[in-house]
Amino acid sequence: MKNSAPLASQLRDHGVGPNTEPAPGDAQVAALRAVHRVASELRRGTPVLVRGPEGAILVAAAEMVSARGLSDIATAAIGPALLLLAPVRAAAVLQRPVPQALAAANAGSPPEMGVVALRLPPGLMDPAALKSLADPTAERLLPVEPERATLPPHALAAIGLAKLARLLPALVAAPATEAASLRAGLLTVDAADILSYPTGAALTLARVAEARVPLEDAPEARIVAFRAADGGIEHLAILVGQPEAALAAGTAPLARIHSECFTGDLLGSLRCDCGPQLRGAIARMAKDPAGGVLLYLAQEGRGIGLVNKLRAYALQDTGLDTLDANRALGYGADERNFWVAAEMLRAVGIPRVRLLTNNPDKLAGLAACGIGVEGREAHQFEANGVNDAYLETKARRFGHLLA
Ligand SMILES: Nc1nc2c(ncn2[C@@H]2O[C@H](COP(=O)(O)OP(=O)(O)OP(=O)(O)O)[C@@H](O)[C@H]2O)c(=O)[nH]1
Ligand SMILES: [Zn+2]
Repeated sequence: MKNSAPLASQLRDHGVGPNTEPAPGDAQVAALRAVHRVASELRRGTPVLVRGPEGAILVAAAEMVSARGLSDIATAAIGPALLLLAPVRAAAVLQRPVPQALAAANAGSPPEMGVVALRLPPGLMDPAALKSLADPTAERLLPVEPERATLPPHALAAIGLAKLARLLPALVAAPATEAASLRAGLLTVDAADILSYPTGAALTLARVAEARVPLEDAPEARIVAFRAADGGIEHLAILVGQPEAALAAGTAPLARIHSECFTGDLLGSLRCDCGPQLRGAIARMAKDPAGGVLLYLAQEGRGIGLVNKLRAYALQDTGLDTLDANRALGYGADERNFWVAAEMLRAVGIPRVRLLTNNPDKLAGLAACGIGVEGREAHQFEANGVNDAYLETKARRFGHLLA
């Protein structure tokens, strides 16, 4: 299906950096598409094989797998079935703390981004039991309790794949051979390609459509749509006024990185501040002589997806805050990456900006991707009586800067 080194090393070999991207090569595009394809398989409940130099594991999403998928795993397995979970979820399932030594995480990433393996006795090889193991909002249905087990190879990459698929990061897994997996008609993916996918996909973003769209708050506005070579959902840049001309004349325009929020942006949800931040940013750019660009990114729920955000809201209604609710689901506090935003800013010719944000990670993250962040403009709105605790958590636990 693909022919050579993992995407990450190919990108490195090409010297890919902020301003030196080559056109994506066939092997890179094939790697991205392979990851996108297997993510779709997981969403359908079908097992896929994750392979690498240390061996291969068949995995299926615990929240989606069917009896047929479980029987495919049992047939192709050459070792015991396991459940892969994020450490916070594993601790909740086991009802005791999980020592860090048993959780694997990438160097430098927070411990909740790791993975833990539990042995799955036959009584738990059942779709309903697996869903209840995966989902902290589901009813607990465990005929027997799972126990800790040694991590199989590529467990971290497999959990990364479940996250890319916007599923709960909980997988049934079993070591398997490529031959047995192929006989069962299952798709295969390289672990290294999963790990390099988020950055790799951003590096292939291309402009696919644009149009003038006068807005209530900004009569002079254009929307440019971007699509990556993986086949994933598009991201949008909303250009207000003439930011390119302002930059050419020496002033960095305003910019806002806005992650989509179906509930806040479209429905006017009071749980967050996204709606006022979205409309407020556009109105502010329309008044600024340098104009601005708002990036509307398909990174709903800080990158966990709408379905998981709704689960996180259900957990918040039981007393968790926005950060701990993400962790209880097995996700990190914030799963977004800044390459998408940086690539779009470069593509619209605005590599220097004044960023509208309260989030210090956005300032540092964008700068690390090669964008000249020449200033921060506070972007804070009054609490509305419902989102008070959410805003307080962002200030206290995410380190948000107050105006
Ligand atoms: N997971 C999760 N996502 C949420 C929650 N509330 C809002 N969001 C998402 O958070 C994203 C918006 O965050 P941003 O507006 O970028 O806010 P920020 O990172 O706090 O930074 P600034 O607004 O720039 O200061 C959207 O994708 C929302 O869907 C929540 O309780 N849980
Ligand atoms: Zn929101």
